[in-house]
Amino acid sequence: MVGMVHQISSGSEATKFLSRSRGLSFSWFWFGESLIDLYRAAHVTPQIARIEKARDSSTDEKLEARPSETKEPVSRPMMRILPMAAASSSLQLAALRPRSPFSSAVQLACLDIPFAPCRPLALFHLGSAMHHEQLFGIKPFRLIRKANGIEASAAGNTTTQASTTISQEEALEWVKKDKRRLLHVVYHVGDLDKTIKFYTECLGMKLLRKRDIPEERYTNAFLGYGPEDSHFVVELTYNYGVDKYDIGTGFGHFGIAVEDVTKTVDLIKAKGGKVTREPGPVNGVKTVIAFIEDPDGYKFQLLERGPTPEPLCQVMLHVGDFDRAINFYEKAFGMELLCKRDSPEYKCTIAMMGYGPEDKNAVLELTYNYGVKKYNKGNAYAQIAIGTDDVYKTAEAIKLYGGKITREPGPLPGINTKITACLDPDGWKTVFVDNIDFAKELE
Ligand SMILES: C[C@@H](O)C(=O)SC[C@H](NC(=O)CC[C@H](N)C(=O)O)C(=O)NCC(=O)O
Repeated sequence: MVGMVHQISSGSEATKFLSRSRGLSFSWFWFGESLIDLYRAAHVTPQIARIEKARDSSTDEKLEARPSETKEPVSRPMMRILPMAAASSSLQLAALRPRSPFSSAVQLACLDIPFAPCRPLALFHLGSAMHHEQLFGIKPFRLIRKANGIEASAAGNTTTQASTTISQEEALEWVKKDKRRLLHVVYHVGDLDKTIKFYTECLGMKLLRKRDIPEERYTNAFLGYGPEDSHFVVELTYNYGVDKYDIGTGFGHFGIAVEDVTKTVDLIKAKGGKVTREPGPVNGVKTVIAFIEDPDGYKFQLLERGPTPEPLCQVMLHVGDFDRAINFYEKAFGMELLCKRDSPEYKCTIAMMGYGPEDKNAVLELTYNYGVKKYNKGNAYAQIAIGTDDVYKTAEAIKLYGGKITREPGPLPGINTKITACLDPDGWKTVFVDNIDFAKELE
């Protein structure tokens, strides 16, 4: 069976065969599923229960940093009870899930051929104590560089072998079509209540939600100017007992659009806030700005603008190679270069990158200071989270364009939200979060 899947999934013959089989395959699929139901009643559910039990008792099962978490991972056993219906849908998903995010041939091998539904059963027979998604052969692909593209092969899964080649162009095409949005920016604070007070009273943000994870000794607070399902927000992380962080020199500032910078600055002063640059126009452009600092020393640039749906409008990070950074965010992340400005008076070049116009969407501002190639990142600022429709394809595209995956795509233990994390060429971290899973988290 495994051999057949491999044969079918590698080559153009496979595509021809699979297209011929398409008409019949759907009914075979459902027929196969009823076989699965019978099989599951006898074997699969107990097997899943055994696997879950083994995982629960495993001491080295660590919770990886969530999109929202950057602190050291702490053990959190996975607890998931699969009722019959859930087990059934897992099996359907296993059959429907593409083997390689970009490979239609491999996808069809799982989706359309008559014997596809039986494949998970064959894997169960092997009796390996793997996560059920791995059992179904959806372990992410590891990439091997080739001259004209990337050969992707099943990594670490001894039960399946499949390979395909994807090109940078194919990846780019998908990335550009993916449904992406900046979700939140994550950073550490030393006193959550103090920061919440400052953001709500001085910056006009709302406290959207708070969650305490005592077993991992941290609390998160989400604040912003609108609900998380449609707005870019800040996610503050307070680690129990840590009241100081090093902001470093790499992080620049957060941008907040306000209708009257002077009024906002006056309010901040009245509340005892720190103003580091008085309101006034920026050299070369007419925009009135000011700089303030929050209780931890994070800089906020206040930008005078008309009413906007997204007042939390920028995250500025310094980069050491301007063109390399722009190219990465365009290709690997599918961002648009919204504007590029050289400011000899400030000895810097700035690029605004994002998923839509600056007046309606939060953007990433990349700043290159002439001659400065390296920055200290400190340990305060953490990452931006971006929504995607497919973390697996996202990770492949990032690898193709030179990003470093720091967390392979897949569901997080315990909550099942699928994420992948990566570093850009300057070492800035981004986490991509599955759009549907994220929406479920917010329910
Ligand atoms: C509106 C947009 O163009 C700006 O915000 S420019 C503001 C300007 N930025 C820089 O100088 C960036 C380089 C700087 N060396 C850094 O690393 O942050 C700025 O901050 N101007 C200061 C001022 O007082 O206007």
